[in-house]
Amino acid sequence: MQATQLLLEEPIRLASILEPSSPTAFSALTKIIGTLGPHSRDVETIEALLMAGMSVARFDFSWGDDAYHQETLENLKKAVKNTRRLCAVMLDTVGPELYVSNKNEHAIELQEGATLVLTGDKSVDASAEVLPINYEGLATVVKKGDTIFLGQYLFTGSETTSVWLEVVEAKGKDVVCTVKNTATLTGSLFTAHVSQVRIDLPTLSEADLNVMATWGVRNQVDFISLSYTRHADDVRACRAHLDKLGDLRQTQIFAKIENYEGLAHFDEILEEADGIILSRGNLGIDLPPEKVFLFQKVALHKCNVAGKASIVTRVVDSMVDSPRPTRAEATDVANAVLDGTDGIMLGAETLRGLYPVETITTIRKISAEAEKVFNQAVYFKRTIKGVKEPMQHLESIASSAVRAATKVRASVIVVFTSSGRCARLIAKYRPTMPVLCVVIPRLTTNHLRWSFTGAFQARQCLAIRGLFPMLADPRHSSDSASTTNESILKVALDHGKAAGIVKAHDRIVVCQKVGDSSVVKIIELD
Ligand SMILES: Nc1ncnc2c1ncn2[C@@H]1O[C@H](COP(=O)(O)OP(=O)(O)O)[C@@H](O)[C@H]1O
Ligand SMILES: C=C(OP(=O)(O)O)C(=O)O
Ligand SMILES: [K+]
Ligand SMILES: [Mg+2]
Repeated sequence: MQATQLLLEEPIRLASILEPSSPTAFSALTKIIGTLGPHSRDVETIEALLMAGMSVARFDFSWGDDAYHQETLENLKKAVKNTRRLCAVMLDTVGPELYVSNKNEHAIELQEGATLVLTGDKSVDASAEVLPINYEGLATVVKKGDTIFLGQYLFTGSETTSVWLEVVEAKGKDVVCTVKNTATLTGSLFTAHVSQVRIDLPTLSEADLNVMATWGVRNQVDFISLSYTRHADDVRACRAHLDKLGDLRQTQIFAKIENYEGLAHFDEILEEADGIILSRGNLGIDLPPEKVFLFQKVALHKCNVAGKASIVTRVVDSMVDSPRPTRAEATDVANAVLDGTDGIMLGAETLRGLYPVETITTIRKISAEAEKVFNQAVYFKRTIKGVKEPMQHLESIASSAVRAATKVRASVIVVFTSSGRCARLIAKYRPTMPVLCVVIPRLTTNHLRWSFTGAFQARQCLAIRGLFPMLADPRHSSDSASTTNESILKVALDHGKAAGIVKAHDRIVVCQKVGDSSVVKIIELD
């Protein structure tokens, strides 16, 4: 990795720090992914989340059943309709997750120094002496001295409801541990994490395969968040499954890197996946704390070079019960943006936190400020340098569009696309202005019926920094005749005007095909 500073080099006037930022919907290019749950599932709250800037909703199947998530999704659809803000849907799998269920939901008090048994016998009731875990094989994979972390589902780290255990011995189906800190476990579900130990469970469980085939197909999910991706084969297996599920062959896979094993195979995983989720909650337990920042910087750099989406998780844990983040958290969000992330994902903060809407607003405002001082010139040079020559024609066109837009100070870039490929290539160069992606539907057939592509491709732009999609009328379907292009461009610009990002006399850079050639043109509005 080159030692380049992605913060503007020119002196930033300290007084400018106090200037207020403009509050448009496009005020942040960085995308915000919110997990929906008990505190964020009624129509009104979801509307507020969308207005605040959430563009992808995540449904975590580690918790809740089909009907519960369906009800939330129906509310999301109503909110999208009412607010006219687009939102993509992400299905998050359970994967080889270890958990303890506490059916009676009574609080479990654990004392430092006490002995606690984790048992593979699921019929046992949870108590301060023994906890049933969903993995019979645990005793065969751990050894004396290993660390196990146990906490509330989506633990935030600022709670006193999680515990560290040290393995003393494994006996039959039991793992005998010493409690390392006094804690009270509350709730019905505790997630367990065994540091740097391979869990011999499939990355896609039977339940996951089933949820994709039912809930996933029914709702045409845009993204799979593939929990605990450990090998490129995990992504390939997920792809093969989706390819069999009709329209879900268009669904993108974001591999979630949440343990040491996934980190060790990062390069191969990145090659197969459409995007990467840096699952810092779990990875932050697997890695020593002093290494977490380094993983973030290296992984984001690799995603940027590959032109693939990246998402950073677990940024403002303290906002679960506080309306303001800590200064460390606020700085962390800005640094993720300066490190080049596409999006920020919220978990407990939106799912069960007291301030879901304030959380999204806070992330949007911090991201927008960081984007203002993001050193795009250095980033652009570094990115161009990283591409082997001869460059693919389309990438050359896309990077030229970004350069032209910077040089003429364009207010937006408009890109015509069907597959989304050209839009993603433009985003790769991280333009400082919004990119309006005009997604042109294309007619396809699976030999049984004809249908239009476009809806998936448009919504998938909602996870990529800087991209703002709109779906063109299918009557214009993939005909790049100049009259059609002109009328679509007019619709796009009207959309930009209505959103307040395009004004009279603005310069606009347009990337489209004219006849058989891709062209970049600069237009000046009257
Ligand atoms: N319907 C269209 N009309 C005009 N230009 C288009 C259209 N679809 C794609 N383009 C342009 O074609 C080039 C290839 O874009 P890409 O996103 O890869 O499209 P495709 O969907 O064909 O893969 C880009 O310059 C893009 O702007
Ligand atoms: C997002 C994370 O995990 P989960 O999907 O369990 O919330 C994480 O570990 O950062
Ligand atoms: K999950
Ligand atoms: Mg999880």
